[in-house]
Amino acid sequence: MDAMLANADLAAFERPSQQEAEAAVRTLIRWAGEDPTREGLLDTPKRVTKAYRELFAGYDLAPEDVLSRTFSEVAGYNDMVIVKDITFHSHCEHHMVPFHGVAHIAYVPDKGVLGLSKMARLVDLYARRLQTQETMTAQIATALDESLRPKGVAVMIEAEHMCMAMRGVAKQGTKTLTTRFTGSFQMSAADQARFITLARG
Ligand SMILES: Nc1nc2c(ncn2[C@@H]2O[C@H](COP(=O)(O)OP(=O)(O)OP(=O)(O)O)[C@@H](O)[C@H]2O)c(=O)[nH]1
Ligand SMILES: [Zn+2]
Repeated sequence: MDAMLANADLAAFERPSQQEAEAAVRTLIRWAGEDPTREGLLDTPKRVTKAYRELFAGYDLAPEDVLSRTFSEVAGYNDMVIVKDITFHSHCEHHMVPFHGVAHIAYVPDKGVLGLSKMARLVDLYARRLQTQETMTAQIATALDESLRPKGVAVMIEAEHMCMAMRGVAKQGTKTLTTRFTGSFQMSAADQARFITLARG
């Protein structure tokens, strides 16, 4: 699904009120086996909803908000630009438990380049949603491809999923790697290898 469609879908339902969201947190506290009227937990629903606003702030942004500004004066620079080790925290859409790691992004410019911070902003925009690592990898690549129209885009994400570490199969330190290549990267195994070497080196 492309970025535009995802945003249209997101607008299609109404968000619950603050009051409803806090009541839902109280229900989950009771579900966990606690008393939400205990003093230490009284303000917890408010804090949780505030934290959710931050952790899921990506639903309030579209990639165009981040990627619309480009620069064309780069003295003919036309090799790949790599921004690597962009740290992120996200939540898996299956368990709503965090997964975290780093994203590496590269593109080969055609008409212009992006401000470097925008790549990190793009990662956060998608990380701050309920995600799978595969979807997030593809969304970052598609957004960059569609807005900047570079010759090619490469995205690699390395992450640890807490739903595999804290529960379930309980394997600590497992890393999942995902990649997505478009354009010139898709066509050249040598460029893919160079990206991976530079990103992980
Ligand atoms: N492909 C993919 N799977 C993910 C991601 N995050 C979590 N998962 C997996 O989603 C799967 C959900 O599997 P289910 O069998 O429906 O749920 P479950 O019974 O909680 O699975 P277990 O984690 O094996 O206990 C699990 O295998 C998770 O490891 C992700 O980003 N990508
Ligand atoms: Zn999970």
